[in-house]
Amino acid sequence: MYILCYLCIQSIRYCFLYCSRRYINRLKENDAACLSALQNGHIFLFHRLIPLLQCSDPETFRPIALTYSEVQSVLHKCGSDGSLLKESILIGCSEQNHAQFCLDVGKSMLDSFSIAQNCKGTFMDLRKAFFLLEGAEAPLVAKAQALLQWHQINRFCGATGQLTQRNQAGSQRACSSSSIVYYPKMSPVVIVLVSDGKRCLLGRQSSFPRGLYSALAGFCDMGETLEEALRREVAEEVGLEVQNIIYSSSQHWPFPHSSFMLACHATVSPLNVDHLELEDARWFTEEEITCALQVKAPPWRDHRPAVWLPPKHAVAHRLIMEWREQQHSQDTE
Ligand SMILES: NC(=O)c1ccc[n+]([C@@H]2O[C@H](COP(=O)([O-])OP(=O)(O)OC[C@H]3O[C@@H](n4cnc5c(N)ncnc54)[C@H](O)[C@@H]3O)[C@@H](O)[C@H]2O)c1
Ligand SMILES: [Mg+2]
Repeated sequence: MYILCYLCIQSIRYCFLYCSRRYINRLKENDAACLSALQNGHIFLFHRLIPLLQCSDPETFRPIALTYSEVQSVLHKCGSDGSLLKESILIGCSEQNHAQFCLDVGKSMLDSFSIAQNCKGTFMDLRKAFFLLEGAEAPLVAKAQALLQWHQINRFCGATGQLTQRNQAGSQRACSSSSIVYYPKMSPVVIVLVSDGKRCLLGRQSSFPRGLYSALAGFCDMGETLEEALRREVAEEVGLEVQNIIYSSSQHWPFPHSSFMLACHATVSPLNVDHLELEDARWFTEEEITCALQVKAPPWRDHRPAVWLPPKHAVAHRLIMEWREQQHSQDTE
């Protein structure tokens, strides 16, 4: 019975996710549908990128979901005609199937204090609010702020210098002269918790609030893989070589501009062979490698030497060759 209930809940959840994703996608592609969804949707207000929150108890804050008519009435009370509402940006869909939008009222020169008072809320810096928001709501507010910020700093086409036009959902901006379509961007960042088996390594930047320590992080360079960026960052930041990179999870991080955080664990332990994964691992000299490279692969079963290496087209072979070349050039220097 318990399992049946669990399966029912899971399939309802799956149905909801599936439908809401399709719905959001439709709103991104259809301006008229998006405008009508806005009139029936929920809107989260910001003032110059600062979210409007409501204190539910002294420790917990929640973003305030206002209806279209509620925002219209607040804007009227504060002396605006309400045309600003069309600038709302689509951010998601609630479990009750209401499209969710965000709107920055800072542009209208409206007084943030009177807006907050009319909404019975308070505008609170997102860096502070991040620690006080509920789990599921923090990513939504972060996404909203990041999208608002992206629109603010991508008003012009990089190729023509012309103003770009957004679609109704705010999921893209296009330049009519160059036909370039711009989409909201995140910069990939690796973040790694390095461990020696017993301890983990944390660091802090001088810009961090006093006492704050975090895992090592760094922006990926153009063309780098996650692993390359991770090794480079750790080597750069603490002079260690990491092993055993294990992917953990990913996250959108809005500060200071949108980053796509790829989180991993890694170790810096000495050679420690996992005999479930590997039968053996050991050090090889250059002579042993040269000898092994002379074996024609694949050697016949009956004539297998003690050591042989992957074939030419395997990247492992390439790595071995490169290493050997390096040894040679060091010898001749
Ligand atoms: N979510 C988390 O738990 C968490 C924890 C730590 C850091 N972070 C974030 O990770 C990000 C990267 O960390 P870091 O500051 O140590 O990186 P970093 O070590 O790469 O150093 C930052 C420097 O990298 C350069 N840089 C290269 N590409 C850049 C780009 N696309 N955008 C901005 N700067 C770029 C700049 O010179 C900048 O000063 C930061 O935005 C930080 O907020 C998130
Ligand atoms: Mg760093």
